[in-house]
Amino acid sequence: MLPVGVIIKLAKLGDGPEIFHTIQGEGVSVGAPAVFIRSSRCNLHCHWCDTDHTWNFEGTPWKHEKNTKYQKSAVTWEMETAAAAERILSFDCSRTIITGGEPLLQESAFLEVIQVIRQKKPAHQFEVETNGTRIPCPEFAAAVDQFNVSPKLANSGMEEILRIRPDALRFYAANPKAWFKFVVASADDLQEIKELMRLHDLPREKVILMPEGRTSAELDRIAPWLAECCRDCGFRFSDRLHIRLWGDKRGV
Ligand SMILES: Nc1nc2[nH]cc(C(=O)O)c2c(=O)[nH]1
Ligand code: SF4
Ligand SMILES: [Mg+2]
Repeated sequence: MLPVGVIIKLAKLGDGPEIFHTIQGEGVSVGAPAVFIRSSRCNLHCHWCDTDHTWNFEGTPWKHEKNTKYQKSAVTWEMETAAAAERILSFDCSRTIITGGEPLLQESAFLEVIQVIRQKKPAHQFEVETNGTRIPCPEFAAAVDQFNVSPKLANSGMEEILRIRPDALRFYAANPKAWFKFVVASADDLQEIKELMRLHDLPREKVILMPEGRTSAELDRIAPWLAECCRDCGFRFSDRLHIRLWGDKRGV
């Protein structure tokens, strides 16, 4: 028996939930057709976050480079997990990417979404985009096919004690489903990444570096030297393909 009926808080897009069909634009599955489901709320508040509508609400003290505060009810869509699963199933697509915000803040609700979909499509693939600060429960870890773990660096503006959780990084470092995707804004970030790898045993072959940027021009400033650095250091490089194709738009 599946416990369905729990409410999940998603980001709102237009007059519905932020659930959309596109291609994975980042990381190791880049180019794969996928349905994204965007969780509302985050435990971090990165100053360059491109999904600040999931957390930068009126009345909160968080600083963001856009300086926009959102009315919580205007950017949140609450629905039953079964309805979210049905919406995902309405697309003819075999991969779902659970993102946010930080989806692990609602892991039991997302586990229900996964279970409802798997009942109908047992081979459906699920990726989770996470900031790597929380250890998933065993059931959630077992249900997910791939974790795209994106630990935040000093360039996020977040205090280290909030963004780096050694226990969680140790869990992902030992989990074959995890890839580590770092957002790089400048050459200074590389030393920090290498230090994190050393301290938390992150496997080099699972590390992906991605340029920071919300326009093609911003990506172009970083991508060429970052790709060379990946070649020289044995990291993977990821562009942000959705930004190249569609720009900094919601729902793509
Ligand atoms: N196409 C596309 N690919 C993505 N990969 C990670 C995304 C995210 O926002 O987590 C994202 C996104 O928002 N769109
Ligand atoms: S962890 Fe991700 S979603 Fe949360 S504030 Fe940072 S960039 Fe945004
Ligand atoms: Mg995004």
